[in-house]
Amino acid sequence: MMVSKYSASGNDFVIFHSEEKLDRTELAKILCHRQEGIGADGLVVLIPHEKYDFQGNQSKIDFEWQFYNSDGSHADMCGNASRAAAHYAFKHDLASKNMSFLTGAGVISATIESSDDKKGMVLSELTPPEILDTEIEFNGNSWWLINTGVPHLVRYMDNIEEFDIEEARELRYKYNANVNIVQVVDGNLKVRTYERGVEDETLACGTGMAACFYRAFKEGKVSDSIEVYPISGETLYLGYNGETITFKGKVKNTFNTDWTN
Ligand SMILES: N[C@@H](CCC[C@H](N)C(=O)O)C(=O)O
Repeated sequence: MMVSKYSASGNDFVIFHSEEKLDRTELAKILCHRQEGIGADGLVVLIPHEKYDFQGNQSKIDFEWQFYNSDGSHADMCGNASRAAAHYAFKHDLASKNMSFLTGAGVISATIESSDDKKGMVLSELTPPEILDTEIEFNGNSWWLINTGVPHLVRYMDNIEEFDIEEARELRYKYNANVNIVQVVDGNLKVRTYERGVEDETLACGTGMAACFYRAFKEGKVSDSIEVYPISGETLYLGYNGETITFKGKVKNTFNTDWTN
């Protein structure tokens, strides 16, 4: 089976496509294992939408995806993987440069601005964000819970170097959510995320950056079009049009390999 390895702003994924919709929980754990597998934060499998084929005949939906975290858990959405999956789909002739596909959170649209393998540029339009709670107090700090496809806790910090991973882990289980801290810097944002399903901090999390942006925008700390810096050191470009968040950044197809179980 041919599989592709991708990095989308530091969040990394194994991606392949298949005609079959199967439970790939165990495969996700094997492929994503850092020592015994390929190693990744998540697995994405592109499959034909149940009613339509990969060419998108008669449909606005080009395909459907299955997304698994590295521990094999399913997640409804992954912002960075949506950009990597779009690059993969375009490269494998599964969709054109403007595409839409079905995720657990709903239909996502993506646009390939550059399909270069090492410095591709892809924009995704996420499902509309939803604020679930603005009154969570924990250890004297104010957290918001926001769904940007998956749930994210967000709080501000003056210095994101001081991210307390143990506290993040506690909150992750208490609220069954990903946990983000955000620092406002000259109208832009620095973000760090503890990811559910990876059970550690990752180098970048798209829906996490979107949740941080949404809170900061709602509280008047940033404009509707900003840059966001995850700890991978990359730059993401986020925008809010009053309904949905768009999210653009680099995508790298790091390598492709034949994998046998
Ligand atoms: N890294 C992703 C989010 C992946 C899902 C998350 N770990 C969850 O289980 O909620 C992103 O880029 O959005």
